[in-house]
Amino acid sequence: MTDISTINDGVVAEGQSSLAEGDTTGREPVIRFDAVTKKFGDVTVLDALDFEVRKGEKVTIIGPSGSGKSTVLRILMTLEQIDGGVIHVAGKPLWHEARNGTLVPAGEEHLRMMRKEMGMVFQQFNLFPHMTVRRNITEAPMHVLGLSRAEAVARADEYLELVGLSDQADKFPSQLSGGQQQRVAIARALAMRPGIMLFDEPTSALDPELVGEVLNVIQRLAGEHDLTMLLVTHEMAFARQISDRVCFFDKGRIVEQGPPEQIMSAPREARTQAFLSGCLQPG
Ligand SMILES: Nc1ncnc2c1ncn2[C@@H]1O[C@H](COP(=O)(O)OP(=O)(O)OP(=O)(O)O)[C@@H](O)[C@H]1O
Repeated sequence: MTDISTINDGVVAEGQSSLAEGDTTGREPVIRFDAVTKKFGDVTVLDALDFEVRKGEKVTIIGPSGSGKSTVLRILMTLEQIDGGVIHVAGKPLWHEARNGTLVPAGEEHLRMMRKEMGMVFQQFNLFPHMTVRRNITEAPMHVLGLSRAEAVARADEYLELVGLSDQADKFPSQLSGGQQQRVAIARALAMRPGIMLFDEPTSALDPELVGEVLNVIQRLAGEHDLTMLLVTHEMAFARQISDRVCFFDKGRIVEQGPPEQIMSAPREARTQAFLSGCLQPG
């Protein structure tokens, strides 16, 4: 098995080094939302959201459908713009650039640089259907990071081993099960060696018998001290197991957050209690 301590080597680790200046704890915020607002038409999806994730922290966002959970991740991946507030990732503004001492909207080059800080795993695996598994993983390291083919292949094989799919490298996505495809998607994101991994309901498109193999891989990653993880999931038992902190979202705000045992077993807020008791009901 590959040692996952290599995940934070390379490009992103360098990008984060400036952040670590003066910090001896290794727990500085690596994601910070300050009063972030996001609207779709007249609907306010994120409402002046303040939110922080510290380096190496494993944070799970739970909450009712439509509460804005996926929007947080999509904004981080620069797939959705924000309407107000500021976000910092690895010490740098995400949607803005500093120019002459003021923050102005970021240009495409800045956004491209910032995207390298993060890897995202989607509900639908989003693999390139016409490429083999290995090629799915080598594309971005070659074209975005400038690795040679040989380097990218070596890296792809390393992460395929990590997700237990070394024997599937030459297959096409359609020849794999959903669980295997999602594990390839995880390997593909890791191959960019991001410091932050975002998971958007990574098991909700899977048949129940395939959920475990994907959760096992994510759980193994959660053991990696330096990797920051932000997950949206409906898998409450899993969230409880792997998270340092659980955030309960409702209507675009954090209603309550804390260690998983406190949020899951002794929630203080009525809305959290109602949500969690609904999750435990059959069906
Ligand atoms: N591109 C979009 N255009 C318009 N409305 C959108 C768009 N994306 C999300 N929304 C709306 O924003 C709200 C929040 O969506 P989001 O996907 O973040 O919720 P969620 O908490 O992740 O929900 P779920 O658990 O159902 O995935 C929802 O009301 C959704 O319909």
